[in-house]
Amino acid sequence: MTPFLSATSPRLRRRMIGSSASGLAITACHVLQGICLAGLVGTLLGDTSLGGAASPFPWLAGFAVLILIKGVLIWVSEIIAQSTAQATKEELRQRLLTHLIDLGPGVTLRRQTGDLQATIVGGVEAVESYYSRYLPAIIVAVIGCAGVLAVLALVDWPSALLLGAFVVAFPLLDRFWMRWQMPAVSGVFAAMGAFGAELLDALQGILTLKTFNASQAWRHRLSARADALASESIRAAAVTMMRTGVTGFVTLSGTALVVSVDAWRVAAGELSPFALFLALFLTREAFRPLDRLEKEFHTAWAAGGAMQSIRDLLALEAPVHEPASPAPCPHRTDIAFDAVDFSYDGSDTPALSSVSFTVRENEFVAIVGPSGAGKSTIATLLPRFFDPDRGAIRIGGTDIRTLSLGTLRRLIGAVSQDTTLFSGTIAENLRLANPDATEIELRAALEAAHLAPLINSLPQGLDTPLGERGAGLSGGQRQRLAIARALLKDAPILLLDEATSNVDPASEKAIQAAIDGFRGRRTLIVIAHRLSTVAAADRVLVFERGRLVEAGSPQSLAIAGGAFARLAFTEGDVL
Ligand SMILES: Nc1ncnc2c1ncn2[C@@H]1O[C@H](COP(=O)(O)OP(=O)(O)OP(=O)(O)O)[C@@H](O)[C@H]1O
Repeated sequence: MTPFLSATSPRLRRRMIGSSASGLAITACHVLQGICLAGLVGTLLGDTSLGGAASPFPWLAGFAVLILIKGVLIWVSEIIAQSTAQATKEELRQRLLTHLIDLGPGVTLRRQTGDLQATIVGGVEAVESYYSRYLPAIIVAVIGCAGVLAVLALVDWPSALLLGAFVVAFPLLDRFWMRWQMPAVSGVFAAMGAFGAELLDALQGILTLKTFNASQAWRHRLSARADALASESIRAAAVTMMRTGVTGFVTLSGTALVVSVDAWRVAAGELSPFALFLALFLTREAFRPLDRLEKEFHTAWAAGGAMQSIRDLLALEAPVHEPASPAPCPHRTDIAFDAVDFSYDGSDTPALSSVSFTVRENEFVAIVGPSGAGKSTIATLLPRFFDPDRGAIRIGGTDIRTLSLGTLRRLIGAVSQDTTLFSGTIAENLRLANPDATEIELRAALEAAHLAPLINSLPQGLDTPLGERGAGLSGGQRQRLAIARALLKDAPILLLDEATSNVDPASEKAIQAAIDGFRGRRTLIVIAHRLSTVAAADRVLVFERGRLVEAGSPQSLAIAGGAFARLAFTEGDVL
């Protein structure tokens, strides 16, 4: 696992250095405390190697002062760890969100939103302690252990050498053990993922499960997943406990050997009691950073999977790129699709094949066709969420690939199949399209979308708060609010994808009236599901299996008895 954030973030690097420095200062305190204790015991035993310092009080005073300093350092270290954690989360989320926004909706269309959310929320949480705890713990372990051994070597190098062998063996054995046992432990992550996914499905689909009386069966599935998770967790816990046994064995045997050898040397008159006690206390201090590293290891472990998904997301290439030198904004808004071919990534069937058509400026064109015919794909290509594989799309004669994305998207107001309204007031939702819009402009847009009477009847009017995804409004009202928002953008091209699908007749009438209101004033493309919408259009384009099979006025197509007539006949009022 390679860290990928520290190299790009000086702020985070500074915090990690601070965290490591405070960890090392704590280790230094421990070492000095060990020296004080050894000095204290040596003095009490009348050790002559201490230069005849008869009083134990300086050692005692030093020990007490060090306890105070260590307390402050532990507090500082915790504060730095917390602030590193916050900085990591902020930094990573900012990088991910900026990247995601640069990637554009093409990527969110291709990936599951749940996946993205898990990476940005849960993944970042898992990775945070890698930076705030694990990496500093590695630095403290390496430098701290070397420092402890160096201090011991100054007093007695054979003890340092013997202890050094165990200090090196500790992480090597730990690593070997974990590699060996990894397959037994990794199952817990898969089991946790499976349980989480199943639970999320059940919560999101609770209404469907109840409707189909399937909640009992789902409960059995969930409890089977929970059982699997429990047994994997017990297996993982057994491995982890045995791991603690392995490292504990190294620590204890190292301590026992160093102390026994040194005691024997003291008895033989080769070593002073002070050196013996110093070796005893420093042995504890040499293993302390390694113990901490072992405890933090599980955070790095949990971060492993999350880091991979974050790295994958950061490595994603945007499906469209800004032109190097953008063309000026076109003066006209006629649209031309010229021999456009397009397939979605990973799909063998083309979504659009050799599609050519034009829409005149301020013309009202309806696009119809059976499900999967490619209608929404047209609405996806026009604002350049993807580029065609072949062919070109032009607005006012300019290839849209030569326009900056900002210029292009300012030309288009869109209402999609899946209207997104956000938590916030009605006014806030409207102002997404135009943050500077005045209240008069908001009301005019609502009027044009035939929503003004409803909003005026609400006690809080424009300041009425909406729940998540526009909760509090009916489907039709949400669509009309989305139309009002698109109008507020005042874009010359208006793209309505299935605006009247799944709405009540009253809403449909209101939407219809709204569409009629901007006929001849905007270039209007409506992906239509209703005959009533189609009948009002200047022209209808009929698609089947990604190809344009018919085009003409609704009346002429109805008489021609071709694809449009068949569609109208089979679908009745609803196309
Ligand atoms: N994000 C996607 N990834 C892969 N294939 C897709 C994607 N979106 C659409 N398709 C495929 O492209 C083809 C055209 O889909 P499109 O959504 O444009 O049809 P549509 O006419 O709008 O259908 P509907 O009326 O059901 O919305 C279909 O075969 C569909 O399965």
